[in-house]
Amino acid sequence: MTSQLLLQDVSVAYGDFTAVAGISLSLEQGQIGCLLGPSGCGKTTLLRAIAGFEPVSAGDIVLGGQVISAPGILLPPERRRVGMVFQDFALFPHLDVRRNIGFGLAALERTERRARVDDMLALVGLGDYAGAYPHELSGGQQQRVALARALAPGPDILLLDEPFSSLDTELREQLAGEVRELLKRNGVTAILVTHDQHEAFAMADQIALLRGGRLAQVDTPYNLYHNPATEFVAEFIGQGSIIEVSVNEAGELNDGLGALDMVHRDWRAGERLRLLVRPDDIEYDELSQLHLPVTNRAFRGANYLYELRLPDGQRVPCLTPSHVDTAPGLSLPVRFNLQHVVVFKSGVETSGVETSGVETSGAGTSSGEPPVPENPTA
Ligand SMILES: Nc1ncnc2c1ncn2[C@@H]1O[C@H](COP(=O)(O)OP(=O)(O)OP(=O)(O)O)[C@@H](O)[C@H]1O
Repeated sequence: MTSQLLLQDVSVAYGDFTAVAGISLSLEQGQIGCLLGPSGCGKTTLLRAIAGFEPVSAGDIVLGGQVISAPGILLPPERRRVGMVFQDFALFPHLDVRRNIGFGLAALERTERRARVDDMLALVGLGDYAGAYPHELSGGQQQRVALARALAPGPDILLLDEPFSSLDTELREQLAGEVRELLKRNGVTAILVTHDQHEAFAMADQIALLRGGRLAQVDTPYNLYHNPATEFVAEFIGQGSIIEVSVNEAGELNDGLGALDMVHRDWRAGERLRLLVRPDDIEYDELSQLHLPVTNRAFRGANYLYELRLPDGQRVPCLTPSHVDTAPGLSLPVRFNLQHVVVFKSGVETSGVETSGVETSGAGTSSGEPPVPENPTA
């Protein structure tokens, strides 16, 4: 299968400053990709390069089989078959929904244009709002108008720049799921830019996680979460702690924390390892001999997210059903479930990812939620 969008070793520079470098990505027709990463990692720069607003300083971008960007080649944005949805939707306030959606269809004959807009209104479920003005619509409805407007000319790819960030947090994930369904139903190829991993998970087939202008990992949401290539990826995606442990010949960890799977053994006895511990890797087990003091906890409705202290002082998260009700200061009997735990060698990043040194704040640390909020009584 040929790629609908192909980025080959793409770099983009602002003057002497290389903002992104060595980016290779490919999306099949109908696939949804995501550029994810901390602030300043280069997501917008890449999206703008795909849209044709920034030239590439190296590599090339191929859309629908045509080279649209390469050093010395820059097909202008209006000649790229690219649809864009912006953070603030950028609707025309003085035009009603019908005319907003029909804006990019001037080349079509009147009845054809009307039919196309009707199709788009039906697609996004806004048939009853054709005569409404943007200010009369909810945020979610405005977002659907922006989507319909971007899709109306039948672009080869849809670019979504933080499309949910001006909406309520609760709405975001729901809308991301709905937009995904709509794009999938219509076989639309799309790229989403976000710094919110929940949005990325809810929408994308494939996520490119960027760090300091470089690719940290390109993978499915499942693999990014379960098989992070580096500690940076592990910390950026999902919740969890990385703890230092030592392991003996039988795979047993210090302090009775459990045993590693011997099948995938690639450690030496006595070696210090760094383990990625996700909240669901530590299970409540009232028969367990291992009791760990609770340092913090957060009530999540159906469950509690605990923070527990290991004998050597390191902290780990633990998810339990919410009827397991143990106050900070008391101890929780738990069992480490280490079958699928991710092991990093101490002090070594496990993949050859380079960092360009152009990273700004937030990079290299987790931008996800902390394991649990500070608890003043702890
Ligand atoms: N027009 C510009 N001129 C010079 N440097 C720029 C320009 N635009 C962006 N940069 C720099 O390029 C790097 C990447 O910026 P970019 O906006 O692509 O990051 P981002 O991942 O989209 O960040 P955010 O999530 O904060 O929007 C940053 O270091 C930024 O300061």
